[in-house]
Amino acid sequence: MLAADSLCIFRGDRLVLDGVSLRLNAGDAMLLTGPNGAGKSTLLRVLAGLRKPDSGLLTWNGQSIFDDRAAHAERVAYIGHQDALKPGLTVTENLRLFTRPGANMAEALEAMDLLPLANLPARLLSAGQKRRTALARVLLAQAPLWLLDEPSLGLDSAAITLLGNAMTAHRARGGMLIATTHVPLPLDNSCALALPGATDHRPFAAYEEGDGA
Ligand SMILES: Nc1ncnc2c1ncn2[C@@H]1O[C@H](COP(=O)(O)OP(=O)(O)OP(=O)(O)O)[C@@H](O)[C@H]1O
Repeated sequence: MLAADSLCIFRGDRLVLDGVSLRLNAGDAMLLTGPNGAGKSTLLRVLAGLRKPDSGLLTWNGQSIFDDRAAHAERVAYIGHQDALKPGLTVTENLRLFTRPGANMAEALEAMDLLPLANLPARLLSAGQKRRTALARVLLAQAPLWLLDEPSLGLDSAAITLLGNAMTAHRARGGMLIATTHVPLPLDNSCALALPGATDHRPFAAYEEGDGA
């Protein structure tokens, strides 16, 4: 089980997340919502173990994920806003870089309707095709925890249906997922965590000193 308790996270000197807690068990899905800048991507990166919270606890089956980051990386499939594909490699070659034992390449390609594009270099893909490739990478990771930052970004309605099917199948196998989104996603029986967004509305000039990192 993934559990976050009272997570606080600063970006620069701003408190972006203030006491966020959540629980996720096998088969659970959570939608993370909130206005632009509310901290959804920041929270996902923390849950992925890519960034430490400034305070609070983050555990997997009761043990801090930061005790063994490598073990946590093995259990997470994360996609950010960028699809992070290597432009000179084909779709299949890109996917092979992330394939873990037990994964089925043909099934992943089919699940995201990528079979006709399998041998195309990634640089020739459209935005939605790149997103489908990034989602196929998630399937191939064989990870119990999916962390998806706006997974439907750039997808047409047929691809959103494929995404919904993939998420349903993952949960049916006991997987869990958290997805940030600004639009409805095809996800039954999910819970929602709405981040309120900043209360700090300093004028832009106030950020110019010491707030760049
Ligand atoms: N490198 C950084 N240094 C300082 N502040 C940052 C940095 N990166 C992001 N922030 C701030 O952190 C806050 C949260 O950003 P984040 O990307 O997590 O929001 P979000 O909810 O995912 O937004 P969106 O809906 O636009 O994707 C924002 O106010 C942003 O300005």
